[in-house]
Amino acid sequence: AKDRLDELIPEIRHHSHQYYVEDNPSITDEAYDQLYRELVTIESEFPELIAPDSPTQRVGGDVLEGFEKVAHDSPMLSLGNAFNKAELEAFATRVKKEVGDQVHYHCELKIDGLAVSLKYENGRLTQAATRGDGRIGEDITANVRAIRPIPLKLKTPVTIEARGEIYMPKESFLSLNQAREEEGKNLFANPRNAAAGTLRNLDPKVTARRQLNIFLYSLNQYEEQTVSSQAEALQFIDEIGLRTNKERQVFSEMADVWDYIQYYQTHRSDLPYEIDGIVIKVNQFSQQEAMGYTVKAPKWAIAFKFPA
Ligand SMILES: COc1nc2nc(N)nc(N)c2nc1C
Repeated sequence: AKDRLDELIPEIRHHSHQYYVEDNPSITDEAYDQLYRELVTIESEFPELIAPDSPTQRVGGDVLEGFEKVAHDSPMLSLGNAFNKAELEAFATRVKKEVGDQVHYHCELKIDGLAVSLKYENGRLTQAATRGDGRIGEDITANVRAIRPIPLKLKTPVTIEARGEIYMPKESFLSLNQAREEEGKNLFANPRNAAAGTLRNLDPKVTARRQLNIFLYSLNQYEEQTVSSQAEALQFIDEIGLRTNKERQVFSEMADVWDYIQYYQTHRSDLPYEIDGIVIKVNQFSQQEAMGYTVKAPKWAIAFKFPA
């Protein structure tokens, strides 16, 4: 039985990674369900073999009394905003003044969700927390374990903290509100509120039923010192098995950044999730360090906000 588990669990993890993290299924749903049922059967016959990070251990049984408080190792910051082209140009001027003309901008979609911190020790998920007030958040590990695009075990046994955005896809939001309407319950105003309400629910079975998803955009440290830019950082985050947003691009000219912003302002309704803007970051870590932070936000990044 142990031998079979030792090949079955990695196989199920691989297919789950392809389906939930890469959005690129490697087997049919039926074939996956068959593997999963075999795992459940073996674990029910040999419960002593059940590992805490087994794919079957995502949804805890009991309802929580409340959420523990968590102090973040480093503050979860916010972003300075720009609402028009002039304010974006002003950001570029500040950047050039600080680090000179040789600068590249890493552009990312700003997902309209909830900021979260994920901690992995030796590749295993040990803690998930909300941003809270930036210093103190809430421990939502039980709920996060029920979000299938978030791996319980990474591809490599790294010890890191990853930060990103948990969100509810538009389709999940629409069908959730449809179900609530049929049940005579109040509706969620938007996908962000639906995601927040789901993460605040004390019963992980509720989270498991609602298809939340996630995009990670930073780590607190990178084991391979080959990571010296945001572009390389996201590549590393992909390689360890965490989900990142693929619409990212690097530009050297602000004119191209502006085109990128205009493109997504025009096409945001075609995306399967809601965005509220674009985040523009100085790409090189050495230049980020040279610019530093205000009390609240990095000086080397700006959020260009779309009109609501
Ligand atoms: C570096 O700090 C940040 N980076 C971010 N990146 C993206 N894509 N989206 C965010 N919401 C975000 N927020 C913060 C504080």
